[in-house]
Order: sequence, then C-alpha cells, then structure tokens
Amino acid sequence: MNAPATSSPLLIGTSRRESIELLQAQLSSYGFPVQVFGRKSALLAALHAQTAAAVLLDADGLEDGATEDVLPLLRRLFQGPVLCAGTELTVSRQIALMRLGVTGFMSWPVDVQVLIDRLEQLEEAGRHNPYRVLIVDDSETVTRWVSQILQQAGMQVRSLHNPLDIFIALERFRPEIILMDVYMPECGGDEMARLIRQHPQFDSVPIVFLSTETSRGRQWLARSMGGDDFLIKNQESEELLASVVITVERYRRLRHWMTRDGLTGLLDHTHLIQQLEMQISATATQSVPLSYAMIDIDHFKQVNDQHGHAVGDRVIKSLARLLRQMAPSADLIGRYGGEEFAVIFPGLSQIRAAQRVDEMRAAFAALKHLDGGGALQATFSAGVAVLGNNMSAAQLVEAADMALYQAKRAGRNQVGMAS
Ligand SMILES: Nc1nc2c(ncn2[C@@H]2O[C@H](COP(=O)(O)OP(=O)(O)OP(=O)(O)O)[C@@H](O)[C@H]2O)c(=O)[nH]1
Repeated sequence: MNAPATSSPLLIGTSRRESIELLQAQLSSYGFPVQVFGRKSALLAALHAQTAAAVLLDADGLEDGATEDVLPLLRRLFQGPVLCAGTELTVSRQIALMRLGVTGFMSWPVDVQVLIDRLEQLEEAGRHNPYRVLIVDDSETVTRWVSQILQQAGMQVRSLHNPLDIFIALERFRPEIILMDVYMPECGGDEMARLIRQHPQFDSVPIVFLSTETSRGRQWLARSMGGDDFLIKNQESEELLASVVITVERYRRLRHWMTRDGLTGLLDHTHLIQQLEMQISATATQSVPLSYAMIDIDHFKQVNDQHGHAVGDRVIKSLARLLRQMAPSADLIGRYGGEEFAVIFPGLSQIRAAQRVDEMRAAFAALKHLDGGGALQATFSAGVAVLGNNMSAAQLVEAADMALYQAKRAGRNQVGMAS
C-alpha cells in the first residue's frame, strides 16, 4: 500500500514508458499519484477528463508527436505547471519551449528527489494561503479604506487603532506584513517599529509605513528605525496592492528558508518550539485544548546500517511528506532532530490527537520504501500530551517525550499518552 494520495496526479508524457517504471514506483511510494502516457491523444484526453497537479513532458517527445507539437493543444486544456525533462536542452530550445508554455526544466533521466522537491514546491504555492495584513492606524477612515482594498484582493486583514496593543495582535494573528501609520497619539510608528525589532520572533516581519509625510529625510529616518518601505497615504490602490504583494511574497520566500529544515522542508527545531509557544499563548485566552505529539522512527540505526544512509534519508523524507498530508497544517509540523518529528494539534483533546497520530502511524507502517530492487518498511512510535493549566512549552514537550519513551519500552510501533 502507498501513502494516502490526496493530491491530483502528475501526468507524464513520454515515448520511453518502460524507462520510467522505477520513477513511477518511487513517486507512488512517496504518495504522488502518477499516470504515464505514450500517445499524445491519450495524454490530452486525460487532461480533458480530470484535474492534474502538473504535467511532465519528455523533451524527446511522445510516440506520435514532438513535444513542440503537443504543447499548444495541451496548454489550451491545462493552465497548471508543465515541466520538461531533456538530456541536453540548449538555452535556445528552452526559450522556444517556454514560449509554448513550459514552466520549468529538468534533466533526463529524472532524479526522483529533484522531481519531488519541485512537486512539493508547486503544491505549497498552490495552497493559496491568503496574506495576513495588520494595519495600525488611529484613523478609522484610513483603516477602512486600506482594509477594503486588501480584502477585495482576498487578503486577511486586522486593524488596530492603538499601537500599544500591537504585541497581542502579533502573537495571535501572526501578520506577514504590518502597515503602520507614522504619527499616532500614543507613540510614533518609527518608535513602535524599533520596539518590534527587539523581539527575535517578529524581527523579520516587514513593516511598511503609511504616511502623508513626503519629506525624504523623515522617510529615511523612519526606515532606519526598522521599517522596510514607505507608502504615501491616499495613493492609487494598485500601488498599495503591488507593494503588499511584492513585500509578502519576498517575506514568505525568505521565511521559508530561514525556518525550514533542509532535508524535509518541515519547521526546524527552533521554529517548531517558537510555533508551539505562539500556539500556547493563542490558546491561553480560549478554553480549547492543545495537544502535542513527539514521533520517533523505530530502530532507525538498523535502517541506516542495513540499507545505507541515503535510504535512511528517503525514509525520513517519506515520513515528512506523510505528516504534511495528514497533519492539520504544514506550519504545525517540525523535524525535532534526526529521526524525530513533532506535530502540534491546536483544538484537539489528547485522545483525538492520539487517534490522529495512530492513523499516521498505520499509514507510515504500510509504506514501502524502495532500496534498489527491493523494498523495506519502517514504523514509528509516538507520545502525545495535552497542555495543562499553566504548563510551559518545555513542560508539554517533556510530557510528550516521556509518553514516547513509554511507547518505545512497550514494544514500539504504537502511540503512548502522557498521564
Ligand atoms: N539517514 C539518516 N540518519 C540519521 C539522520 N539523523 C539521525 N540519523 C540516525 O538515526 C539513528 C538514531 O538511532 P538511535 O537514537 O540509536 O535510535 P533508533 O535506532 O532509532 O532506535 P529506537 O529509537 O530506540 O527505536 C542514528 O543512527 C543516527 O545516525 C539523518 O538525517 N539521516
């Protein structure tokens, strides 16, 4: 059995179907559904009948047509990403293929890890998480005007009239950009920016000043105090929108590399704990539970010793992918250490979280990991704890860790619950 394949399939068009059987099996074992087509008409019919995640075309063409012949028809049916894989694609051919609608290139034979990374990036980009924008301005007219423009563009907006309340909003709403007035009765926007920059977890959130200030000197002073950009109030709405989109996109890209573990793309240890602390403080004011699970692959040393480190890495990546598919959000999963992972479950009781983790455990145990011609299976053990009164993040982690230790002692491949 393969990983739960929730996504649309990758469609591959090639005349060398037999040479990609291994690639197809590997992708399936990572939970990516794949369909392979030798004939142009079959590929186009499949695109007509269903939604595809992406299309991968062999630069050497299909059995009954060159790649350049397939693309115009294909592009009429499919607006998503089209990758093209070739042995020696010259720059001029790549440009010609791009003009026909190819969005990315790869080397042939296709490296499964490179392809998986590309597909995961495409999935991530396709999730359409709306931008979170915090507006801090004492003027009701300005906040209403700015909110309206941004909300109409599909963004999530919160407004704050008193800048002194900003830290609660930063923790709860976790904005990806702050649009801040420069002159407010309680304090200056530049002073507030300086204060925000004192906190490492908010140090990278972009701050764009909104002001009627046209003096370049005053603008530069505000920027030197921690602002990223300066927008004049009452300008064209297109300019405001463009500035927000460009700034948040750049922030998202930077943040991805700053916070993620290189092998799995999950939150690294530091940012997982930071996320847990934020979730705990968000839960503090609501009477909802918060559970936390620690997950550790069983006998992983043996996997490395018997199959090699590269296969071990593949097992780690498969588990990361499976957790991403089955956890509430990619922002709530982390790689805690080598073969150790953690998942945060806001709003779930300990028993419900343990049930979810047990479903993950069963799905992972059923996965087949390829090793040359053969395949191996692996299992994990887990410990789940729920946040108690006045419990800190460190105490919650410790409780889950103890439950994990009990699950290991009780024979592994099971989920333990902290008492
Ligand atoms: N391939 C690979 N191995 C890793 C990575 N990080 C840690 N490991 C290995 O994971 C293994 C962890 O082994 P142990 O902590 O002894 O535990 P275990 O063998 O999983 O046994 P139990 O946890 O008791 O079931 C060590 O051999 C590490 O070298 C990694 O990124 N890639």
